Amino acid sequence: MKIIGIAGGTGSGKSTFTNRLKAAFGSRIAVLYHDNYYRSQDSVPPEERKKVNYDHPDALETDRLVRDLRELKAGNPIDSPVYDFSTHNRSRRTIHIEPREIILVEGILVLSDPLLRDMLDVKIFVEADADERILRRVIRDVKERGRDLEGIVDQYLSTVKPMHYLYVEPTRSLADLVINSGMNEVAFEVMKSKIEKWLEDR
Ligand SMILES: Nc1ncnc2c1ncn2[C@@H]1O[C@H](COP(=O)(O)OP(=O)(O)O)[C@@H](O)[C@H]1O
Ligand SMILES: Nc1ccn([C@@H]2O[C@H](COP(=O)(O)O)[C@@H](O)[C@H]2O)c(=O)n1
Repeated sequence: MKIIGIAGGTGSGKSTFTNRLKAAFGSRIAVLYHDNYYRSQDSVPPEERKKVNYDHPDALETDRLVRDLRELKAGNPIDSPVYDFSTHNRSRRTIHIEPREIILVEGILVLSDPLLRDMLDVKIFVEADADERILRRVIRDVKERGRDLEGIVDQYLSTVKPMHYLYVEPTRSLADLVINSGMNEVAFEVMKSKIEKWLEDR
C-alpha cells in the first residue's frame, strides 16, 4: 500500500487535486480527509464552537488518523469519522473504508505531524496566492459550510491567516512536490503515471 499526502493552505486546491486522482482510479484509491478528524465538540456550547482555533494542530485528532492508516496498512477496514462544518462537530455518521492499494490523505496540516508525515510515500503541497485562497474560501464557506461573511472574515484574520504562516506554510519545504494549482495538468500526469506504475508493479 502506498500513501500520498496532499497538504496546502485553505482554498489552495487540495480537494480539487485529490478528487481528480480519485476520479482517475476509482475504487483502487481510498481517500482519508484530515478534516474529518477534527475533534468532537459534543460538550462545547454551539456559540463557543465558533471561537475555536481550527487551524492549530491541536484541533485535530491526528493520532486517530495515524491509527486508522496503520489499520489500513495492516489490511483491516476502518470507520472514519465524518465532520459537519455547519455544526462545528463530528456527525453521528462514519464512513466505512476498506484497505486499497493507494490511499490519499488530504488536509491543511497533513505534513505537520511527524508521525503522520513519516507514513507518507509521497508528500505534495498545493500552493496558491493568499488572496485567491480567501476568495475561494468565502464562496465555499457561504455555499457549503453554512457561514456568513462577517464570521468568515473574523475567523480568517484571527486564526486562519496567522496559523497558516505558523503551521501550514512551513511544511511546504517538507514536500516532495510543490504544485501551483489543483488544476495543474503536468503534476496530475506525473502523479497518475506514478500511481499506474505502483499498480502495475504489484
Ligand atoms: N485553479 C483553480 N481555479 C479556479 N478555481 C479553483 C481552482 N482550484 C480550486 N478552485 C475552486 O476553489 C474552491 C476551493 O478549492 P478546493 O480544492 O476545495 O481547496 P482546498 O481543498 O485546498 O480547500 C473550490 O470551489 C474549487 O472548485
Ligand atoms: N469547525 C470548523 C473546522 C474547520 N474549519 C476550517 O477548515 C479549514 C480546512 O479545510 P479546507 O477544506 O479549507 O482545507 C481550516 O482552515 C479551518 O479554519 C472551520 O472553518 N470550521
